[in-house]
Amino acid sequence: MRGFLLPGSPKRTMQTVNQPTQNNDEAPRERVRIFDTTLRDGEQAPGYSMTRAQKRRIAQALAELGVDIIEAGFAQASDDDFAAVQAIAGDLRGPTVCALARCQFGDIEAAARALEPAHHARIHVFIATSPLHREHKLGMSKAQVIDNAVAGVRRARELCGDVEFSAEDALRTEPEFLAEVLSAVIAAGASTLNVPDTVGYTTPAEMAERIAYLRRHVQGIERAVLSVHCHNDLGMAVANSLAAVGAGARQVECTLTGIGERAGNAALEEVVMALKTRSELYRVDTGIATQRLYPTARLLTNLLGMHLPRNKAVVGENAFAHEAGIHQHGMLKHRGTYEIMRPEDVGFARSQLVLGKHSGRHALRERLATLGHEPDEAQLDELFTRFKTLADKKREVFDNDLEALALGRDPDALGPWRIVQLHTSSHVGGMASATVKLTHEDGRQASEASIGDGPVHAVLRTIERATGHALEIGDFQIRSLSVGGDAQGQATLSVEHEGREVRGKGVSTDIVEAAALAALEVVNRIERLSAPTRRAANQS
Ligand SMILES: CC(=O)SCCNC(=O)CCNC(=O)[C@H](O)C(C)(C)COP(=O)(O)OP(=O)(O)OC[C@H]1O[C@@H](n2cnc3c(N)ncnc32)[C@H](O)[C@@H]1OP(=O)(O)O
Ligand SMILES: CC(C)C(=O)C(=O)O
Ligand SMILES: [Mg+2]
Repeated sequence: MRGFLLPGSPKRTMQTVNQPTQNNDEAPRERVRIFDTTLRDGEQAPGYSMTRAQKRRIAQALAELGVDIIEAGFAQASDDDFAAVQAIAGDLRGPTVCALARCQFGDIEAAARALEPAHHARIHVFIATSPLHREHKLGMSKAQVIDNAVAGVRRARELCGDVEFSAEDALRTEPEFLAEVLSAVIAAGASTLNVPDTVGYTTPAEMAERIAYLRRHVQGIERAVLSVHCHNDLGMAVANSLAAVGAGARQVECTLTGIGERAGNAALEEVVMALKTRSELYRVDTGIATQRLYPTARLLTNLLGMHLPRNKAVVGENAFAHEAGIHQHGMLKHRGTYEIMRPEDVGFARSQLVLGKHSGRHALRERLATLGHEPDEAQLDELFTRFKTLADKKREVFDNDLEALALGRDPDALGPWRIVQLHTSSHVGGMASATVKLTHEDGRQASEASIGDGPVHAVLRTIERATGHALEIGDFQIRSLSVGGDAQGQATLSVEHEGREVRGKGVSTDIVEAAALAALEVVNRIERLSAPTRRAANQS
C-alpha cells in the first residue's frame, strides 16, 4: 500500500468535522433494509455471469457484510441458477435468501423448491405495469396485469411466508394504476412492495413524489415495507434511492459496486455510506458492517475479473488518495478538510498522500521525515526541485525514489541487473517454463530456467533464482495502457523487503516481459538501497 498514515486520532478528528448540525441522537432511528441483488440483477448484465461456487463465496461475503436480504438468482432461469439458489439457501443462516419469479406458477414453484433449505426465505414475484410493457411486451390489459399479479402473489404465499412484489417499470406507470396494483397485491399477501425504476428514467424529485403518493394512496400500505430498486441509465440510481428513503421507503435494492443491467443498479456501498455520512438528513440506520465494504467489493471485482475505475466512489483506489499539494497540506493539518468519510470505516487501511507532480513541500517534508530524513529548508528546496523533475517524468514517485533523492543518488538509474534474453513457453492445461539471461554491472552473468503455473509465475521464479532475491509479493497487477493489438501492458509489482514495501513497474507490448521488467526493477531497487550497507560492511 502506497502513501502514509496521517497523524492524530482519526476518530476525534472526523467527529469534529462531521458534527451533524441538527442531530438529535436520542431520537429513535428507523431501519432501512439492504436488499442485495448482485447475484441476480448484477449477474444479469453481460460479462458478469458467475459460477455456482463464485456465487456461494460472494453470498457468504454479503452475509458477513450484514445485508438483510440476498437475492440469490432466478431459479427458473437454468439448472445451475436453481442449484446456486439452493446452495446459498442451505449455506446461510443470517440473511433472508430470495429468488425471483415471474407471475407464472412454474417460476414461483421453482423458486420455492430452490429455497427449501433456507432459514429465512422470500419469493419475489414481479410483473410489468407500465403502458409500454403492458401493450408491447406482455400484450395484457390493466385488468389482466392485476389478475396475474394477484394470482402470482397468492401462489407464492401458499409456498412461502415472505413474499415481495415488484411492479416492473413502476416509474413509467400511471400513479393511480400503480397504487391499484400495489393495493391488490397487499390484499393477496405481499409484505414488501418494490417500486423499480427499471430503466433509470426518473429523477430524485419525481421519485420522492411517487413514494409519497403511494404512501397516501395504497390501501394497507401500513402493513407492508416500501422498497425501491433503481437503475443507473442517467447516473441517478443512488440519488433516486436516497430520495425514496427520504420519502419513506424502508428497503433499498442495490448491488455491490453497482453492477447490473445496462448502466447498472444503485451501488450498495454508495447508498450505505450516504445514509451513514449524512445521517443527520436521513435519520435511518442500516445493518451494514461498513468496514467490510472495501474487502467485499475487492472480492467481487477479483472473482469477476473486473476493473473498477480509480475514482469509483467509496471503494475506488483513489477514494482516499490525495496527490495535490494544497489538498495534502490541508490533510496534514486536519483530515476533515478533504475527506468526508474515514477510510477505516469502509475498510481501507488509511488515507494516502501520493507524491506526484501536483504535490507540494509540506507533503514532501512529511514523507521524508517518516523515511528518516529531516532536511533543512535549503536542502528541502533543492530536493523539492529534483522531486518535481522526477515526478514530471514518472507520474508517481515512490518511497524508494525519495530515498534515492535524499541519499543523493539518481532514482532513475538503471541496473545493476539488466535482461539480456527472455524466453517463455506455455500451453493450455500444462505448466509454463521460462529461461532468463541477466547481466550485472559488476560483470556477473546469470542464466536460469524455471517452471511455473503460468508464464508470469515462471519468469518471476527465474528472476528470483538468477538474482538470489526471494520476492515476497504483496501486490501484482497488469493493466492495459492502450487498446488494439499493439496495446502496451503495464505490470506493477510490490514486494515486502525487510519490513518495507518496494515497488517496480514494467511496460511492454508483451505482458510477460512487462512483468519481468517490473520484477527486475524491484530487485534493482533492493540492491541499490542496500548498497551503502554493503559498502560499510566491506570497509569494516
Ligand atoms: C427487469 C428485470 O430484471 S426482469 C428479470 C429479467 N431476468 C431474466 O430474464 C433472466 C432469466 N430469464 C430466463 O432465463 C428466461 O427469460 C426464462 C427462462 C425466464 C423464460 O424464457 P422463455 O420462456 O424462453 O421466454 P422469454 O424470456 O423469451 O420471454 C419472456 C416471456 O415471459 C413473459 N413475461 C415476462 N415477464 C413476465 C412476468 N413478470 N410475469 C409473467 N410473464 C412474464 C413474456 O410475456 C414472455 O412470454 P411469452 O413466452 O408467452 O411470449
Ligand atoms: C425484477 C425487477 C425488480 C427489476 O430488476 C427491475 O425492474 O429492474
Ligand atoms: Mg432491475
